Amino acid sequence: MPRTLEGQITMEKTPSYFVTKEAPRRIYNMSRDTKLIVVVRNPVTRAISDYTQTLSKNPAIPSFQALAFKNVSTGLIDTSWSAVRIGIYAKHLDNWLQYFPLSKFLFVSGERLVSDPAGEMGRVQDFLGLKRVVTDKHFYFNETKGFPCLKKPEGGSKPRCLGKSKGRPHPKIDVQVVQRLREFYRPFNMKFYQMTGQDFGWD
Ligand SMILES: Nc1ncnc2c1ncn2[C@@H]1O[C@H](COP(=O)(O)OS(=O)(=O)O)[C@@H](OP(=O)(O)O)[C@H]1O
Repeated sequence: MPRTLEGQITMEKTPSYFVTKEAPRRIYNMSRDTKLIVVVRNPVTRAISDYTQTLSKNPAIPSFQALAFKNVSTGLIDTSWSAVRIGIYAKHLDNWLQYFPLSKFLFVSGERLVSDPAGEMGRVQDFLGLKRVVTDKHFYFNETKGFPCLKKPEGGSKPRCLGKSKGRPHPKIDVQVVQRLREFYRPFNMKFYQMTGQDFGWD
């Protein structure tokens, strides 16, 4: 990682850190002043999104339902499947709180990042102690993509949306499967709201 000079901040993005057991200790030992930003979305949608990504790389994988359940008839969820396990946010946060206080974290709502990107980016900039440079003026809603995009990225002149692998259509999942997963996550979500002091409104 390059040396951070006066007036600079160094940022690093690795989604898997949040769910990696050794990550908090290692980061703490590197710099206990590190600020941590975690983007979270409804864990049920997250699991389906995760599955969609794997499916796009390997179309031969079993169905979502076959992977999500240990036993379909009893409704027993397979928590060893990473797409399910990653969404148990309270459990992962608990591991981080052994090293970092809550004040070092910013939890960004993945849903609001889509419905109000400038609002969520405002929170990010405040958390990092930056001037609010990124505002409403930088985003527009792209009807084709179905997501917000940048009007004019830094150093470029053309509008820019995220790539094809972001915002893909999800396969249709049986409503009962979705319902069972919602029930599964509910207590963990409640715990996560309690721990963060933020209600993300998932249900
Ligand atoms: N502006 C904009 N454009 C496109 N997509 C957007 C945007 N904002 C948030 N999202 C959501 O980001 C989801 C993909 O991000 P990931 O978390 O999978 O990214 S990463 O691979 O972990 O870096 C992706 O999930 P899927 O919809 O399941 O593809 C999007 O819902």
